[in-house]
Amino acid sequence: MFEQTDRTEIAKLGEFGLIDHLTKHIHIKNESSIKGVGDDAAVLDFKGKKALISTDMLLEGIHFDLAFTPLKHLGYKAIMVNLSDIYAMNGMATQVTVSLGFSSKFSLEAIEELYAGMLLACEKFNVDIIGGDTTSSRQGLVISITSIGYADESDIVYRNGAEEGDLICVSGDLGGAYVGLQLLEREKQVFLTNPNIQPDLEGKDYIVERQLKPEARIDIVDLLKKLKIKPTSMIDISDGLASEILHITRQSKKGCKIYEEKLPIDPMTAETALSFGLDPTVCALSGGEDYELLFTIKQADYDQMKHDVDISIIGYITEESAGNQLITKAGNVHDIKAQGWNAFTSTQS
Ligand SMILES: Nc1ncnc2c1ncn2[C@@H]1O[C@H](COP(=O)(O)OP(=O)(O)O)[C@@H](O)[C@H]1O
Ligand SMILES: Cc1ncc(C[n+]2csc(CCOP(=O)(O)OP(=O)(O)O)c2C)c(N)n1
Ligand SMILES: [Mg+2]
Repeated sequence: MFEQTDRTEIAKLGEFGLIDHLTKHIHIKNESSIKGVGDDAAVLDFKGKKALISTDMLLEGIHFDLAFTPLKHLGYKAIMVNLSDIYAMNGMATQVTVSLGFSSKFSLEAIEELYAGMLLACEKFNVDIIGGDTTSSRQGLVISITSIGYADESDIVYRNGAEEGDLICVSGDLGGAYVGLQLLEREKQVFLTNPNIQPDLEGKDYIVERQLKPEARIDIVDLLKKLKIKPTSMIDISDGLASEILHITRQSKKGCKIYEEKLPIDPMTAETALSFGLDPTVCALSGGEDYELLFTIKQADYDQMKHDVDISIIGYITEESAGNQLITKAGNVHDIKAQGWNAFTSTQS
């Protein structure tokens, strides 16, 4: 759906020429980045803080479809999904390494677009690209990013700290990225059937952006700090709320009660889900890729938190033997199952 104009073969530059070309505009922003691109390893100094490291891969056909994903957006998203994991530890992200594998179908201009999205995300979130790897692949684009950050030991929030009675909170709204994907996939099918029909995404900007250009919630980490609230547990929502809350309760050896009516769902998400014959609640629970933060707080912190319109309190933590329950709008009780997105069982690839 997106056309490419100029085309320079990467073979013209070679591997080192390409690396030079892509990295020459990197200016180190963080004091902790002692040595970035250019040597056998980067050198970092967190001066007494704890280092946080996380890594995630994105593979063409599994995590993204280039038929409807502009490369600049893809670069931006690849950085976001990785920074999100550092924020989910209640830390600050400061560095990333970026490793790329691509076939000769990608021109220099295409890789530049991808990198431009990554640089934009790094600029906005004050993160340094400090290294990576560049190689060729037989087919398909492979992106592997490692994110690095820091936190004071006493600020780090794990998945396993939820206590009975804690309130379960989620930032932003859920299900939009999944419904956005359904929309893009439908338009792709329409385009494949008749290339003269232009994609009809009018009025759907919000959910399309939720899929193509997610924003990691650094602002929530800042807010928690400002309110002097340390969550008892936290995780980012990549696979879907249901799957993530089960990670928290399993690791904390607790149960939970979540209320369907409390789930934050944007009206456009709900309306578009229904037009696809999908239940908005199921999209919110199992859609994935929202990159919101799911966390638990002590009840004593409720008064501080309740005024923030961007955080919803969706339930509370129970004892383990009570299980993981969803209370529907009709008052029925269901067990929460991990029906989140799973790369090995997904039929979407
Ligand atoms: N191949 C692997 N080798 C070692 N550890 C892994 C591997 N794959 C995943 N992990 C680890 O398993 C844990 C869960 O991974 P994952 O579900 O991908 O988390 P997230 O959703 O935060 O990316 C993380 O600690 C991750 O580092
Ligand atoms: C072509 C395509 N297929 C499927 C999806 C949906 N999808 C891709 S990644 C993902 C969830 C997160 O992926 P994972 O590799 O499990 O990340 P992690 O949990 O390790 O952060 C989802 C729902 C998509 N965006 N595009
Ligand atoms: Mg992962």
